[in-house]
Amino acid sequence: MTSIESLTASQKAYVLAEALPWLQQFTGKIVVVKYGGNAMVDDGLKRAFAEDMVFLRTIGVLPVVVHGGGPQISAMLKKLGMQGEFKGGFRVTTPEVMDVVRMVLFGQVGRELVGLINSHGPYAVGISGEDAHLFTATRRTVLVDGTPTDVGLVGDVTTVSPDAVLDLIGAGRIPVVSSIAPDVDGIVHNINADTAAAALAEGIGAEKLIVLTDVEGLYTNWPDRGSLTSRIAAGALEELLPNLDSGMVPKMEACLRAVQGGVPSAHVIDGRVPHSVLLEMFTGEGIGTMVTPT
Ligand SMILES: Nc1ncnc2c1ncn2[C@@H]1O[C@H](COP(=O)(O)OP(=O)(O)O)[C@@H](O)[C@H]1O
Ligand SMILES: CC(=O)N[C@@H](CCC(=O)OP(=O)(O)O)C(=O)O
Repeated sequence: MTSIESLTASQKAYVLAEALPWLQQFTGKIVVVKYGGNAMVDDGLKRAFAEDMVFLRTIGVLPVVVHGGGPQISAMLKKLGMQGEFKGGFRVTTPEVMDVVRMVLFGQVGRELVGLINSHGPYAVGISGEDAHLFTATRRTVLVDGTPTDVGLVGDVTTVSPDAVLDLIGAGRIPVVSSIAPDVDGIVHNINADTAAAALAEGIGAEKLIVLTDVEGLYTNWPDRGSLTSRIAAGALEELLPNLDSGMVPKMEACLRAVQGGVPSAHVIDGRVPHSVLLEMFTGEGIGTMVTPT
């Protein structure tokens, strides 16, 4: 890996100067970042991600983090001797599994990220979709071989009341959101974190949605390595969605929902690259795949 020491002074100056138009564009704007994949397991990448969130906040961009935690939930279920099963990319969520999902997402994964960010100052506050009516969910089915299938307490976010998140942003904090949400009767549902991030980006009027994952971006003809795409419009993505493999479906659905809901751009980027969020936001070419409304 190239180290900062190996760059010449003029290369460093170029990198800093290149950021100017993007700094102007994003200062004062909300950016929703879905944290997941390798960036969530590797210690160096975790620290780099936390630094990036503090970097954004320090320069006046307003980051809101929505975190995943699927592998951590699966590990805890295994430890407890409980069965973990996915259908169509979504976890089959019994009431007993829901208890574990809530405990791991809010009590473990969210706490860890809050701690990492707060090693830089009193920025991060954890919040779940249950707090102050942030999210209201509706139970959903998922498509399994084309058939709508019940997967238990799995929801879609149907209402977003972003006031609590806006209060935290206004107080100079970085909200860290766990993807669980009550339905209208108060029954808590498990929400895919990509879906929750898109709903929040749309509901809060974000300037950007950035989704971190473990792959370079969207391959239009997976696994053909030549089919990595740097930019795709909503219409073309809508046509491609039925042909995508299950891992990418919630991510690309999330990007589509965000741009169709008024977010100017949504990005799937490689969380294995240190400081990938900064590369996406402050370099001319960006990284990963950008989804645009048209
Ligand atoms: N068309 C595609 N483009 C990119 N990756 C794809 C595609 N189809 C399937 N994948 C797979 O989906 C994975 C990302 O989904 P997943 O592992 O669920 O992500 P995460 O853990 O970040 O939520 C990639 O690592 C890749 O192996
Ligand atoms: C309904 C559903 O599947 N929910 C997810 C929530 C966590 C998540 O989305 O985490 P990743 O982003 O790490 O996959 C789950 O239970 O695993």
